[in-house]
Amino acid sequence: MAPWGYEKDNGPAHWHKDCPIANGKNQSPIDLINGEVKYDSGLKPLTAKYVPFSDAKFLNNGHSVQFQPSAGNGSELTGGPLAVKYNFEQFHFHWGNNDTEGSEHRVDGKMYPAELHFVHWNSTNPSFKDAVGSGGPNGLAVLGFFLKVGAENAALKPITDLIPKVKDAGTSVTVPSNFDMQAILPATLTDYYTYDGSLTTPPLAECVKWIVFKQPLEVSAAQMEAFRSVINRDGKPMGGNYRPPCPLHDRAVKTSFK
Ligand SMILES: Cc1ccc(O)c(S)c1
Ligand SMILES: [Zn+2]
Repeated sequence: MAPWGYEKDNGPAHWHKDCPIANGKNQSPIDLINGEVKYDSGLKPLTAKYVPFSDAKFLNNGHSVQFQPSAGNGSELTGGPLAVKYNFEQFHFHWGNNDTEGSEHRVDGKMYPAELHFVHWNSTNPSFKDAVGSGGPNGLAVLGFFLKVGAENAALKPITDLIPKVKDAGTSVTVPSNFDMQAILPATLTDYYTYDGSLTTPPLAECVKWIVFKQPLEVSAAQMEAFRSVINRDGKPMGGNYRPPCPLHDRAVKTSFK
């Protein structure tokens, strides 16, 4: 099979051929249906502590644009539904070619123009790769933030300003060491959906504790347009790099809010 992508000949409908788990019972993303979620008063506050990275790249890997430090630096996620500390690994984006599509998760069927994923791995494993292969839904913890068009996002501006430098697949650029990743997050990480799921790209491993925030982040129209200028590994606009929702099967979606 041609390398996986989001085109007609290599998109989500084809992924099961190389990754049979694509048809598993714990796949992501899902449609978050408010009438079917359940408030869980036992969900603790989430704490993300991100230390500025001295050596990080912003890259185009052919299917997303991604902030990738060269090594861990103590940036970590704890609390919420998580039983242990998770180490920060990378963040990346999924987006559409217009404002009516682009997010992976949906809320009552509504898609946002984009979705930002902060990926963390369970620190009881020796590495990210081991965490992905560790089996069960506690290998990774991914924070999902919807993006909607509105005011310019000053915290994301150092990243969106780099997008023109990684227009083509396989390109990367060094991120200035004063980039403050913590500033991207809302002051308090409250009001989220959480459920057991998978990576939304091959290998689609069912190793993810998903934490999707109810409140979208805002980015300007110009920042959204920057994403839409990125080219994928097939030489086409990368917009549309989102997987459609998967069946919930017998999973429960819990919320930290009523
Ligand atoms: C580890 C990882 C890689 C790519 C993704 O889209 C997600 S959601 C997670
Ligand atoms: Zn993702």
